[in-house]
Amino acid sequence: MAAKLLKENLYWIGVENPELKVFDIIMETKKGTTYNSYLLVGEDKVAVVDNVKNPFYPEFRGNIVSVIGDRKVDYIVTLHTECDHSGTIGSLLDDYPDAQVVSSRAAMNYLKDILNREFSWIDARDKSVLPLGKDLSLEFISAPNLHWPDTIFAYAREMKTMFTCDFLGCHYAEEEAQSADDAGSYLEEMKYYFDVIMGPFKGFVNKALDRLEDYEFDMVCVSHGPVHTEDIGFYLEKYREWAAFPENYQQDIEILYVSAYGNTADVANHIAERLRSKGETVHVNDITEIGIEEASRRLEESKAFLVGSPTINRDAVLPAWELLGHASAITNKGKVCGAFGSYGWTGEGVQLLTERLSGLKMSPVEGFRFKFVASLEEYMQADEFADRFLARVLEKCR
Ligand SMILES: Cc1cc2nc3c(=O)[nH]c(=O)nc-3n(C[C@H](O)[C@H](O)[C@H](O)COP(=O)(O)O)c2cc1C
Repeated sequence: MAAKLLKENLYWIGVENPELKVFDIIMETKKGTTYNSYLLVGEDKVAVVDNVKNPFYPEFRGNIVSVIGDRKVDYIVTLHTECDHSGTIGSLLDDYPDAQVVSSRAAMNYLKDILNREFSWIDARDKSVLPLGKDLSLEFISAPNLHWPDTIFAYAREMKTMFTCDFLGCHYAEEEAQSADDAGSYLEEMKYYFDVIMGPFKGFVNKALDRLEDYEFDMVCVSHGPVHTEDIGFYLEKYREWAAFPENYQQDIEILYVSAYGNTADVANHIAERLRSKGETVHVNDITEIGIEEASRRLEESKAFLVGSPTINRDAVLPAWELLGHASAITNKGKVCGAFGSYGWTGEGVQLLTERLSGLKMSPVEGFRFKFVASLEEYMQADEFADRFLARVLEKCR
């Protein structure tokens, strides 16, 4: 798609990828995607804000040349270094060797390992301003962890335009994707994008929304999907809503288990009763009954959790693994947890789950396994396990 004028001296110069079905291995992209990039043409300097994915360089370069002809690119503004927005920086530097990269310090360090070459760099510190000529400048806003550690926003004050990279973006390459105006037309994609990409960083999302309140803008240039030109307040409000923490956030204990013959289930309920008798609010659920999405949400929002699985064929069973596969190592870092389950002869499941919890940098207590149907003695051991787990929870929450 050809370059498109968004405002005087501001052009969309990205590329579309409507055929894309899966993004970053983890995301379904039913509506394809766009890799947005923007060209700011100042009287003195020309800045490219965000890059595109590597294979699209010829089209991207064509868009740049179609706007500035023989003029040079002076600044390559990198709002975060994820490769779909940094993949063409090397080629851009080949074609514009005097261009300077403008980014956060973290991004500069990542770029060293992405580009594996020398480049000239300008530190886009929080609130620093990069002049581009008369009536045109970029101010930088620190917005870390949205969703990479190096993320920043840029603000073109004179044109009341905010550049937010992936924040407020979505995978959507329908016609006229770079300026769909009506509120809600791509809301479903935005919500999905938020859940997968921004969801683990809700605290940072709220901080960024607070920061944006200090700026006046009538256009938001995102790095995927439509540029927001109308109903910006509506989308910001949606982000507030999606990033809100539920009322009982990290207050309850969740026990999530699977059980073929009810043995692990019985002990799950027994442990729950033990914890409740000590004043805790505990929810017990069979992962296969509530589904992986609901189980993952419960784990995510828990103060602490236990995962139960029998050993089947020398391993824990798939739903338990799937649950831990969905668990965010970022938001659940240090969370108190543990594994338990029934077994018949080899009993590897509990240990394997505990190792996985450790690997995710959570804080698992020593696991508890019992043979087939729990005996009276094993129920007493289950009590000890529950007490050990609770002691760790209380210690953490002190
Ligand atoms: C198909 C199958 C494979 C099993 N494989 C193992 C195994 O490799 N090692 C083991 O210790 N127990 C194994 N067991 C025994 C179960 O762990 C045991 O029956 C347990 O009590 C089931 O717990 P549940 O009622 O919570 O499903 C197996 C059971 C089944 C049905």
